Amino acid sequence: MTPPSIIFDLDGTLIDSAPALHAVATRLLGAEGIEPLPLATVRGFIGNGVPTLVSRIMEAVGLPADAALHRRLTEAFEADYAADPVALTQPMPGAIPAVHRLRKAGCAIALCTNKSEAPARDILNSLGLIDVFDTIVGGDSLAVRKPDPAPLLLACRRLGGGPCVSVGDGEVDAETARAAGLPLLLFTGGYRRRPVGELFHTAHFDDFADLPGLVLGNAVTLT
Ligand SMILES: O=C(O)COP(=O)(O)O
Ligand SMILES: [Mg+2]
Repeated sequence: MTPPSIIFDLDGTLIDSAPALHAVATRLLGAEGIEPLPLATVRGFIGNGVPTLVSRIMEAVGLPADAALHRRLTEAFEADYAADPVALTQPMPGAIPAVHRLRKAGCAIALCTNKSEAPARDILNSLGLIDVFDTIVGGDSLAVRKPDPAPLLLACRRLGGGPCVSVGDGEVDAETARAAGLPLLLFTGGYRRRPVGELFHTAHFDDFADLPGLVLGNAVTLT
């Protein structure tokens, strides 16, 4: 039997990047003379990529939804974050050994994140995972991002189109997997805002030690 291919989300799934993104948000707001938002608030804004994160931050601090201002703040956010995406970022407990175990079992592995490809690559590199991933689809790799199914479907095709399963932590991953017709193994320790029962998922786990077993039983081949 072909070992299933696995497509991982990054933020809130393999890594806790909320402190890093919060630090960038704090610097961005500070440069505008605005008080920082709490970490938990910024954490709840993660998942749809930086442009949406910046929109949510602007709304939360009462800035007008002005397109030019949004563009300027998004560019400033991306530049600040790209300068050192590794700082203040930790792997989720048990995530790295689980990825290595799946690789040793013969699984092809992809990353499908709404984070831009360059910082995503830097982070995988810093975690010693860059050679374990066969392909990376980032938020800037296509004209659309998750929850559009296109990035997930592209990752699945790049892994050879055999039995595939996605692994993610939140609303965006749930919508994406459902739209793509792929299973989702939901990690419950990430940045999800709604209760597990309200999100589309095939199975859920709070301990990465359980992931390899779930992968084997739940992969699906797209037709
Ligand atoms: O950059 C984000 O907002 C989220 O990235 P993710 O798709 O890896 O969760
Ligand atoms: Mg995520």
